[in-house]
Amino acid sequence: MTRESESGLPIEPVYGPEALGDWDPAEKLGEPGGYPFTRGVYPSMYTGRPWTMRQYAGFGTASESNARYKQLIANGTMGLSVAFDLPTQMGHDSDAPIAHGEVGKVGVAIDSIDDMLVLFDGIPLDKVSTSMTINAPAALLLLLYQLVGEEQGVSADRLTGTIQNDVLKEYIARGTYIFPPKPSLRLIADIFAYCRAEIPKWNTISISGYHMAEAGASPAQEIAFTLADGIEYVRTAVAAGMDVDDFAPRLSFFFVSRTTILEEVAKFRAARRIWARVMREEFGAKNPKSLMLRFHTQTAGVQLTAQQPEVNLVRVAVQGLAAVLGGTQSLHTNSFDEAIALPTDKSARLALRTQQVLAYETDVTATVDPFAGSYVVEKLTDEVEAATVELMAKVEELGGAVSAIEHGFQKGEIERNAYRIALETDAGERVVVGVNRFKLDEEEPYEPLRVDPAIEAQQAARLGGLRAARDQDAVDAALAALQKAAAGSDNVLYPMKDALRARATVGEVCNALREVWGTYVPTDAF
Ligand SMILES: C[C@H](C(=O)O)C(=O)SCCNC(=O)CCNC(=O)[C@H](O)C(C)(C)COP(=O)(O)OP(=O)(O)OC[C@H]1O[C@@H](n2cnc3c(N)ncnc32)[C@H](O)[C@@H]1OP(=O)(O)O
Repeated sequence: MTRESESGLPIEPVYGPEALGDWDPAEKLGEPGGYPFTRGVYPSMYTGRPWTMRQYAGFGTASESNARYKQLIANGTMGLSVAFDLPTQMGHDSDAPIAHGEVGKVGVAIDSIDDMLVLFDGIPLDKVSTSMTINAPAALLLLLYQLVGEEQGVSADRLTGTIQNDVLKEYIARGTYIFPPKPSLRLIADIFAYCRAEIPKWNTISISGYHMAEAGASPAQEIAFTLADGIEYVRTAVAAGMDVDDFAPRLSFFFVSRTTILEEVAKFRAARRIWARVMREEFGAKNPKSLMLRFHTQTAGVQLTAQQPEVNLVRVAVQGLAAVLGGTQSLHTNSFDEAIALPTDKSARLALRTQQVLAYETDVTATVDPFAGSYVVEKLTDEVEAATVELMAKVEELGGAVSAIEHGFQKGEIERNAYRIALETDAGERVVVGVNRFKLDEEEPYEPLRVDPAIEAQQAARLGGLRAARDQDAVDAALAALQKAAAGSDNVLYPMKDALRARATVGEVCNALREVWGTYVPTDAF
């Protein structure tokens, strides 16, 4: 009767005290808010402050997205989370030939400071924290945000938010990389140093396992490869001359939450424990904040179904519950129609309401780490930890995260697991309600939200106007200064900010860097 968990660990029908053997709560748990942070990063957790309800959103033009953000804020969202379209994520302007057909589709199109000003129009940046899912061009969007703050009279030291800025997982699972690993890591170290000096409350990176999970990673793979990426970033910054306690408190993480509640709770607890140990033992971090794994969670998009889409409301509630029981700092609950298209206003509101029910109608927020001491969850926490540590050791044997990526290791492991899941689903061994069991003879029609294709022409016209009106000599000089810094060792963010202020576009800044750093071509083993 033993079942296998998503990481391939046994789940027994019954657990008792013997399952934990000589398990020592002082060593394994500590106090909430104390080493090894198994029970959460803050002493009072949600009894002191609920997690941040942060719904990922953005589509079409800056003004459409601005309207959606205002709606989310009116509905009670506590932080913003910006989705950019693919051309922005790849550092191309909306009028670049390669952008054709993608403008405004999976997120908002941002070409320049002009768009960014519209995106945050009427949203006071000193009152809201903003996450931006942007990776290779993360520095640009951060600087544009800072420039908007300057326009609003909000000084940089009051800005709060996060850039995803995690390029290593782009090579592994997500795909929006531009530059090769070496200059990418250097750019990330420049961002750490810049934020330390200029925007001290900014979370400089969101080291992400979510996309690996979407690509098929098991929970143990998800946290092992994510923490290994984290280690690579810490090593890079230390090698660039930074003290670990100068940047580690502003590292943050991003994980998935699946419907398998018990293992997910164990996963979050194990991840906190491993990170605290690595930071203390390998990097000698002294500041307790450097040891704290703070993370955002998104409910598992990959588990949503296009069939009987309303069933996704139930899945999302279960997944959100797992994230909360696991001690997340920030949460996005997916909308039920996301397997079909972008969420409508109504489905986006329902997704947020799901979090509000969890926070204000259940009792799971009344006490910290409610699963502590549960035989099964403590046992699974130990086992997920052991499986993760073993996988991290394999990454180390290959020379660390970058070298393992170049060997195709993480991608290969994830793809093998994805294949296993697909086979199990096809064979009906893995039940997916509405897909391989409990199907309807005929699905009810559903009218999804569609992005207007005219947006591309509108953005191109805006860009034409911008290029005609700006001081081109100032732009050229600023881009030349940026290229000089990129070719040398000065922090590139200072000249980059000058270029963006002079209204250089996202595509122009990225092209200037492409000329110096080149672009990454994957060595695909599969
Ligand atoms: C799939 C899709 C895709 O495109 O592929 C994506 O990638 S979407 C990806 C979307 N990604 C995201 O949205 C990432 C979101 N990430 C974040 O917001 C951050 O990185 C985060 C995980 C650290 C969460 O930051 P946050 O500001 O929301 O929450 P924090 O935990 O930092 O809390 C805010 C402040 O309240 C304080 N605080 C919180 N709780 C407590 C408590 N119980 N007691 C005392 N203080 C507390 C914190 O110390 C902090 O203050 P102080 O700062 O002063 O200490």
